[in-house]
Order: sequence, then structure tokens, then C-alpha cells
Amino acid sequence: MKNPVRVAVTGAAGQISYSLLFRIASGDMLGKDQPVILQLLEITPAMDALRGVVMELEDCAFPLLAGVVISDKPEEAFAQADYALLVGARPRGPGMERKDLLEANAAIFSVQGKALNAVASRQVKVLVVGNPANTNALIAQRNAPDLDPRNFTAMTRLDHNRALAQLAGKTGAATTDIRQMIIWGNHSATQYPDISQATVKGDAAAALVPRDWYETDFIPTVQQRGAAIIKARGASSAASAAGSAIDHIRDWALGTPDGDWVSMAVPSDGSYGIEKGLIYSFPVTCKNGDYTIVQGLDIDTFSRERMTVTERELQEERDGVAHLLP
Ligand SMILES: NC(=O)c1ccc[n+]([C@@H]2O[C@H](COP(=O)([O-])OP(=O)(O)OC[C@H]3O[C@@H](n4cnc5c(N)ncnc54)[C@H](O)[C@@H]3O)[C@@H](O)[C@H]2O)c1
Ligand SMILES: O=C(O)C[C@H](O)C(=O)O
Repeated sequence: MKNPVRVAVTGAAGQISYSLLFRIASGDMLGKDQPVILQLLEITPAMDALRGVVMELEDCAFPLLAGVVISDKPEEAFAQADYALLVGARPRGPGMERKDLLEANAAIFSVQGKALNAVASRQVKVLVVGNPANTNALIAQRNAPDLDPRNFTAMTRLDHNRALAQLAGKTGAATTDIRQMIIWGNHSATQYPDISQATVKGDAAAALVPRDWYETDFIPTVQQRGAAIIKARGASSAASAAGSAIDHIRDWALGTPDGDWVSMAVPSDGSYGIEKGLIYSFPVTCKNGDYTIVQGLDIDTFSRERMTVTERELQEERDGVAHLLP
């Protein structure tokens, strides 16, 4: 049996965590041979609710669950953490844009970045789910100067999976028939879901669907899917967000399949002309616990315009939280 790894999760009594924690503990994220210790962070008023979640975790008798720690102090929850899933933040309600959350949530990620810097494993892999996820990841990263800045990522896998589902529905294919989908940029309504490289059963996706559907239906549907779920459910996506967080960490830790890639928001290294340092979603392959931005893709004018719009939004968000970026 492998040694247990430490997985810290914030917002552990919230909606997303109510799905996420049970899937981590069952081995869906790190493999069926990898024991885990869950280190759960909540705000003080939610600690009773969190105790109830822990009772349910115990009652599942998961063979891989090697321990559970709960705390309302980031320095305790992040101690020696190998993975940190930063979920805890206020979700948006009906009619709100993600940028409305910037002020409300940014301070949380400054505090948590400092705590990770102080006590987490030096190799900790960080996934930010709490919105606005890309800019929150930037805030956490910049407040953790002793950790590898490349290990701070944000979640656009949900958008990637949404794009797979929409294209599969339109073409009558299975999501597993589709390769090389891309989400560029911000996890927001400016994101650019790009099918120009995608294939369905080996055929170019762009040739299988009408251009008009792609531009006026597919792109806005994927961009607005979070809002559509909030309108329908009265609460933001939870089980699907948890599923995508599992997918993001699993592929980062265990690797992407040959011949395919996934979308992750990672610190830009200047690839495709995107400003260095922004946490921007790119197509990436993963191997040996590391990711590599896919290089050499052709970018046409249509794509470039959309990649720039979402880059500008990230620059504006970053400038809006300059006081939290040491
Ligand atoms: N990136 C994505 O694709 C994606 C998808 C869905 C939701 N989200 C975002 O994820 C976040 C969580 O969503 P949810 O539905 O679970 O919300 P929720 O309100 O059900 O749960 C959030 C939890 O975080 C806790 N929390 C707040 N501040 C905290 C802090 N400083 N430290 C620790 N915990 C704290 C709250 O007490 C609450 O229990 C929201 O910001 C939401 O917008 C992101
Ligand atoms: O859209 C939201 O605010 C929630 C989440 O980010 C989503 O995409 O479902």
C-alpha cells in the first residue's frame, strides 16, 4: 500500500464539497491504490455543518480514507498538504457576473496563499475553484513566493467538459469520441471554447457542424452555462464542478491520454502571445505529475480576437486586485 497523501479542501461544508469529498475519498481523484488524508477548512460558523459531513465520510467506511482533519485555521488545514483544492468562496446568485465576486472573495485567497506558503508541502499542487477562479489563483500564487508558481492553477475543466457535451450532442457522438477540445482564457463569459483543433471519431469537428451553430449557439451556450444552471437550479453548479475538479487533479497527477489534451488555467509563459504571468486557460498535456502547454497550434483571426478579449478581462481583474498582489 502507498503512503497516504494529504489533500486540503476549503469550503468543505459547501455544495461542491458535498460531492467532491466523497469522490476523493473513494479514490476517483488519485487512484484506487492511493490512500488520502483529508484536511478540511471552513469558516468558524460552518464548523458544525462540517462535523456532520465528516460523520457521513466516516459512515462510508472508505478503504482509502486514512484520516480526516478539520479546522477553521488555514495553517492547520494546509499543513504539509500535497494537494490544495481551494473551493471555499461565495458563489454568485442570479443576475450576478463573476467579477461582482472579485472584492468579496479576493481577500480569502491572499490569506490562504500566505498560509500555503508557510506550511504546505513545497511541491503542493493547487487548484482554485472558487470564483473568480483565475484571478483568485493569481492572488494565492503571488502571496506564496516560496512555492513553485507553476503549481497554482484554476479550473476551466468544467467548461471543457461542457464543450465536449455540447459537441457530442450536436454530432450524435459520445464525449469519448472527441479529442483536442480547447478552452482559452478566463473561467467567465469571455472564455473562448475553440473547436478548430477538435476531432470527432478522427474527423475535423469544424467540418461536421454548421459554422453558424458554432458561432451563435455553441460558443455562447458554453460561455453562459454557469448562469443557465444558476437560473434553473437557483444555485450554482455543484456536482459537475466537483466532477471537473476530480478530472483536473487526476489528469495533472496521473497524466493525460496519448493523442489528447485537456484545458487548465495555468500561469502563462508567454505561449500564443498571452501576457506572461496571467492565469490563462490553455490546452495542456500532463505527464509525471507536470503539465506542458501544447505548442504550435495555428491561431486564425477569429480565434485571436476571442483569445485577446478574454486576456483583456484577466488583465482588468488583475489590475482590480493590485493591492493584494505583492
Ligand atoms: N471554477 C468553476 O468551474 C466553478 C464551478 C462552480 C462553482 N464555482 C465556485 O466555487 C465556489 C464554491 O461554490 P459552492 O457552490 O460550493 O458554494 P457554497 O456557498 O455552497 O460553499 C462555499 C463554502 O465555502 C465556505 N467558505 C467561505 N469562506 C471561506 C474561507 N475563507 N475559508 C474556508 N471556507 C470558506 C463557506 O462557509 C461555504 O461552506 C463559488 O465561488 C462558486 O462560484 C466554480
Ligand atoms: O457560473 C458560476 O458562477 C458558477 C460556476 O463558475 C459555473 O461555471 O457553473
